[in-house]
Amino acid sequence: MKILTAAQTRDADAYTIAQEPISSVNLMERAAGALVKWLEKHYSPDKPFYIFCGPGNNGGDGLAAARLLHQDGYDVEVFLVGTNQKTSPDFDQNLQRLPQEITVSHLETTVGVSDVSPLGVILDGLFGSGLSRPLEGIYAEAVAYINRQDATVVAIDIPSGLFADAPIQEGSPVVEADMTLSFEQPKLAFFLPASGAFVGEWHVLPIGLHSEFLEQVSSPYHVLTKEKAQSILKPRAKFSHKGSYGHALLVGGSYGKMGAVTLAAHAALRTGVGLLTVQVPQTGYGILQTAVPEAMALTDDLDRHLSRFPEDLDRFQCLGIGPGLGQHEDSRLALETLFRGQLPPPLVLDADALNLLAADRTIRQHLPPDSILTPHPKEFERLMGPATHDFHRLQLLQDFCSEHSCYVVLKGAHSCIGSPEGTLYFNTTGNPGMATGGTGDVLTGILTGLRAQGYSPLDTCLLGVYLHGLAGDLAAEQEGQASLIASDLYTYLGAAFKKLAEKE
Ligand SMILES: NC(=O)C1=CN([C@@H]2O[C@H](COP(=O)(O)OP(=O)(O)OC[C@H]3O[C@@H](n4cnc5c(N)ncnc54)[C@H](OP(=O)(O)O)[C@@H]3O)[C@@H](O)[C@H]2O)[C@H](O)CC1
Ligand SMILES: [K+]
Repeated sequence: MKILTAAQTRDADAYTIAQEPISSVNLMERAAGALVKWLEKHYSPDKPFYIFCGPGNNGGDGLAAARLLHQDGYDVEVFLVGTNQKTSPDFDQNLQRLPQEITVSHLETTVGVSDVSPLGVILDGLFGSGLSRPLEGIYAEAVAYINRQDATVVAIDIPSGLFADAPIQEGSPVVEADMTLSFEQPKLAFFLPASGAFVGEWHVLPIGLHSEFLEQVSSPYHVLTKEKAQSILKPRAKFSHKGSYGHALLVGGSYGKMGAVTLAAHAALRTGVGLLTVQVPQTGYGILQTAVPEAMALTDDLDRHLSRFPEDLDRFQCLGIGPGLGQHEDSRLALETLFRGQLPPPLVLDADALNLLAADRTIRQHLPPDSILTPHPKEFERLMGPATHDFHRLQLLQDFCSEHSCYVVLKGAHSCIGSPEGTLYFNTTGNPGMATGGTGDVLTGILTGLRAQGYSPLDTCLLGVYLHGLAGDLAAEQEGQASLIASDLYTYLGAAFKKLAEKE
């Protein structure tokens, strides 16, 4: 699913109005209808609604929703905020249509306004995608008032004060929503940490914007949906054998960090790879053979850290490097030799492999094309420099992928996959329980296992990241988020594959 900018959303509106054709106010009615249908499904008529309306079409949506909820027997109260400002024509029409029985207050200040019922629902219709500057005056006051209330806060389209596709200044007033109901497409701001924190849960409401426009419009930003991940998944063939599913090599582990490569090995095996070899320093031999009997082990000449790669790399279809590797100079030299030599098999680079890359700009110039890198935000910063805000970080990600012709998985609440063409995909699976040591090592194993089976680098990232998050969601359902540990992820990977394959 594409993510549109605020300007593209306006164009989608205009195109729909002209081509369907439908009047602007009827399009608003359709949007409000979708909103109310969702609200009535989730909140019973004994919940009072407090609807805060700004001067634009977001406020118009709020007014139309007030009328529809009232018609269906809900108790509704409307607050018109900052009434001196020029209002939009569709706002005006919906204000005229508002039944007289609905209480309407004009708010020029929130001083002296009593609190709403904590059992009620506040609808935030102050501003939507038309926000042009940070909120001040009565709008900032209204936001502070809403944020003080114990009632459930549902934002219409986007929490007021957030820009759909631009950063907000730290400390500027923004509604803290429990739920955001976004029309037709989610906004880019939902996926980024600083702005996404205001959004709460979010849900997309289709409002019938013209499909021709949505198909043709080009956007670098995409949501990684279940349908997309499902379309990538290849079934296993009846007459296949272990040779059909690739041979992966994982290289990692050092004294005190054998767990990382062991987690990655389990995960690679659970993706269905045909064969797995793991190269570890000598200290890791017994650990690996005991913890992961399905894997073959190779050892380095050294006891505590790695200093070389196997010579016959051609027999592997993917090489995953990094979990538990450490940053010893010998390991850095080995990585440099690998990059400067003959083109190695497809690479997945994580953890200390990324730190070694970050520390040495010359090796980075030899990064083989189509490599997959999986930094967390700190590793990302070491590699690509500090970002001034979340949107800048996306730009750095696009620049890095295009400069090095590689794929980067920037890990986070919505992990973001960047491709050399500049396309970005935001993942929708996963939960905060996965913020615990070792989950990144599991991802490296998953990606290495999938890439070895012949998935393209982009498909490997999309399918792997989606499955990793889904395994986390299934694990959290059973174990709870707080108790989730990295090994749960590969334990639930089979269930994740099954769930992904299910047709709804
Ligand atoms: N396709 C859809 O998704 C549909 C969406 N709908 C809803 O429409 C809004 C967008 O409506 P729009 O009128 O463009 O924008 P807003 O409601 O956000 O408000 C714009 C007005 O507010 C003024 N403004 C902007 N920023 C501020 C500010 N910081 N302080 C005060 N006033 C502000 C702006 O004035 P300018 O000075 O910037 O010119 C406008 O007057 C969308 O989010 C949906 O909720 C439709 O209902 C159906 C289709
Ligand atoms: K809003």
